[in-house]
Amino acid sequence: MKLAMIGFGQAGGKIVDRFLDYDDRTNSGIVRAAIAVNSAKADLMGLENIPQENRVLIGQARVKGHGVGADNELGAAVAEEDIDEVQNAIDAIPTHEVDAFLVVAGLGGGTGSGGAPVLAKHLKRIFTIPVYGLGVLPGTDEGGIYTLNAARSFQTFVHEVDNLLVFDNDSWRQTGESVEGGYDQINEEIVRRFGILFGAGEVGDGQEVAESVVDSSEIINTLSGGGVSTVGFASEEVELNTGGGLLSRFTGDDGGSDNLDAANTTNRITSLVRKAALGRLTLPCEIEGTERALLVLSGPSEYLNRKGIERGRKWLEEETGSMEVRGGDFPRQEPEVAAAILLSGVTNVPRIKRLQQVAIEAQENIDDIQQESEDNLESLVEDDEDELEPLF
Ligand SMILES: Nc1nc2c(ncn2[C@@H]2O[C@H](COP(=O)(O)OP(=O)(O)OP(=O)(O)O)[C@@H](O)[C@H]2O)c(=O)[nH]1
Repeated sequence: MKLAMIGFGQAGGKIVDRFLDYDDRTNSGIVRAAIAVNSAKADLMGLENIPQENRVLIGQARVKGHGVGADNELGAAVAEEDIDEVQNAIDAIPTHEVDAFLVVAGLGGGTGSGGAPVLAKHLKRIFTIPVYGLGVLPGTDEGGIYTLNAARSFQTFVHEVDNLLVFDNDSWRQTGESVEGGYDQINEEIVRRFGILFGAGEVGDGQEVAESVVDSSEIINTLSGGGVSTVGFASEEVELNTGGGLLSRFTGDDGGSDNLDAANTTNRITSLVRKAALGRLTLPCEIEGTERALLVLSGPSEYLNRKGIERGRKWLEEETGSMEVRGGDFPRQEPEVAAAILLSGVTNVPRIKRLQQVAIEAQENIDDIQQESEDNLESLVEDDEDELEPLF
């Protein structure tokens, strides 16, 4: 699947920059165009792979290239005001060669959390191809303003995009990795998981064609219907068949089920699928109740077989209760077999419920504060009237 990626804010820009690097390393061919948008000049300068002409500085008139300082209303305002600057960069990319847009942003800061939903809305108005979001939730230890920004931005972003893929920094911190120190690792995890999914249907020069291809329409169908998505992943190292012929015996041309090696291959795939679905998801949730899913098995073709994928797909249907589980293989000459699972339209997500609660409480607080200040104002006026009375 070919994507036009737009990174909004610091986290968004860094992740898209990393996707370009991944694309280059793995010859995946998924990033057809990459743009970074930010209100902080230094963040744009720190990028390594996104071409200079695709780095768009917004809000100069207001914040002079210094960022919006986690003020997401200001982030949204500067995005609205300078949307033409972003559009100019988009005009220069061959959008007719692109299957979808992916707008990437950290939802805890100001620029990305405020600007990404504004851009998504703009893109949907102009283009007919899908517009997806990749939203990064902040660590819960980052402080109230980040949580509040994320709560607000999430609500708007999910509404503006065709599907919101979510990565929760917090779920990685909880296992002992610090968020601040670990962005490099976290970003690598993000591009690997989403890279395998989006790369599944792209066949580069000299690459093998899959036995059961996952083309871009299957990814689009899995994401259609909107809502929130999460991605599971598991991998296992294997030896590459470089000597020729040895591993081809593993599955055999007949692919017969009584062949022990074929059975091993099938078992390896089904256990990887379970690990991927029940292990750490990009956004932790209950997988039961997922509306649609897509399973991609990648690795050297001699380690992939249709039977294993079919079993994994069936198991996912049972676990999720979804009747729309798609699956396919993605042959790659890498020394690992990996299962990537896209769970789309997940509903039972404790982290999102907590975020929504925060947004509601903040709203109530705002109402209380407003009510309090109105009461104060009235009593002041009354006091004033009391004081004024004797004068008249
Ligand atoms: N996964 C990941 N998250 C990041 C990274 N950098 C920042 N974040 C997260 O993104 C949030 C902050 O968003 P940024 O992108 O830094 O902020 P911004 O959109 O540039 O907005 P301002 O700095 O307020 O102008 C934080 O809550 C972090 O959790 C990164 O490289 N990777």
